[in-house]
Amino acid sequence: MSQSTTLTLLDRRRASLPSLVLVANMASTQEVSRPFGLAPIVVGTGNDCDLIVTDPAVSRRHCLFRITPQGILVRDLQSKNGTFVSNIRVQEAHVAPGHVLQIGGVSLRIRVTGEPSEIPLWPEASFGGALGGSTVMRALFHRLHQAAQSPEVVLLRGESGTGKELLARAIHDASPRADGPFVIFDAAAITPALFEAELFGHVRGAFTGADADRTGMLATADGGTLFLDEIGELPLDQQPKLLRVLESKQYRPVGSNEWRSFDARIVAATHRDLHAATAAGEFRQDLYFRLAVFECVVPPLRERSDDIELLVERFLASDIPPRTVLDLPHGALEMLASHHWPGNVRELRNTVSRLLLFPHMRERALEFHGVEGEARRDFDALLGLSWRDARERVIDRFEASYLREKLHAHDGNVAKAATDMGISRQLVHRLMVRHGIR
Ligand SMILES: Nc1ncnc2c1ncn2[C@@H]1O[C@H](COP(=O)(O)OP(=O)(O)OP(=O)(O)O)[C@@H](O)[C@H]1O
Repeated sequence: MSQSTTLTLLDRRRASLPSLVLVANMASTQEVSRPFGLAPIVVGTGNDCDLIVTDPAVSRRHCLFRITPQGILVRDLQSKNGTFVSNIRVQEAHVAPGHVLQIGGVSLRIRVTGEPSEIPLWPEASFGGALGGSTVMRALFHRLHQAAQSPEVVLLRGESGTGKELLARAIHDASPRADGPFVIFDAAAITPALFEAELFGHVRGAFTGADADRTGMLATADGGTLFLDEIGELPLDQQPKLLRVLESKQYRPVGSNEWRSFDARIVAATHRDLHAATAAGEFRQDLYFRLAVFECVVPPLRERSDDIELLVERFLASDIPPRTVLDLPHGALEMLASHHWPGNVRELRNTVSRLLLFPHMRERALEFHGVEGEARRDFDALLGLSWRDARERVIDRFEASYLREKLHAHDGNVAKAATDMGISRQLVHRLMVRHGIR
């Protein structure tokens, strides 16, 4: 059996991935394991971990394993009691089958289970508007391109700012429906009362204020793609309605007796692990199975740091006038490469624009600061952008600054800040992740 433990590029279209499994032995002698793929394996006691262990000395998210071109990498995730390789505490190390790792009372081993498998890769470092030269992104692009050719639902899962909307558009553009409309329905932004009216439309007189027929988003997306963003936020009581429509391919506008067919391809996205949410009773399992025909995970930026330089170059080149890395302050690229990027590519893009505007504030470019003076000074730069990009940039900054002030005013108490802001705690948490506020 091959003992290879590296991710090897075979050619532009293929990589070879070793067949390995991570095995954890707990004090109770119970054994749990998880096969390696391209995505990292997070080990810890938290429900959101890929390999869940039970031990009082193990942190919620304790350490992470990943197959890289250099071998198997283990990284401690700032755990309380540390990660040990052959009794030496490590922050980051390469490990091999035969090594014994210790986290709390749990020992971890890597086992070779078979011959390496071949992974098909997208031959380019971009798919539609999304950039990514890393193996994990090119494997994702290949899958999405395949999915684009089929009429089935695609579910994109990834942290805020990882590019889910961009990828949904890329799927649409690569699909036979590219000439049709691409319509966005944001399940987190819609109130339960309006869910059906927005999605299915309504007829005149359906409810107070409905003084004319209104086309719903399903009909608007006819012949094209309907992107259901933040589908994990759809309230439980609305979920059966969506399921029924996806299964029957028919809907009824509010106030109408007439069933209508639709012809829109569905792409959905969420930052939540819906599989875990079904186990917790927060998401219907039948709807999850209907959505997860092609479930694709969009990796966070910190797991594909080899993409950072490519992204930075692109953001600089699309500035007005176009720039290059030479326009960045000295040492900026190294600083960007080593940052954790909780807000992912969105945070990287905003950081690059801050670095260009305030090159002397290199260290502070990774922090958010007061909106007023900055917005005024930024205005000329905004005028050089398209309406869409300028608006998104201003909204991003407003959200981050407003949220920071409110959290500060309530000593970091999320529940109190949420009440003050008039939004849900879940939305505050989502905004905090989006803007890298902890
Ligand atoms: N791979 C990428 N290549 C180029 N730009 C990217 C990429 N990923 C994200 N971006 C940029 O980052 C920003 C956020 O992307 P997008 O809105 O698609 O993320 P998202 O995952 O849908 O975020 P959210 O969950 O917060 O809505 C956009 O400006 C987008 O153009």
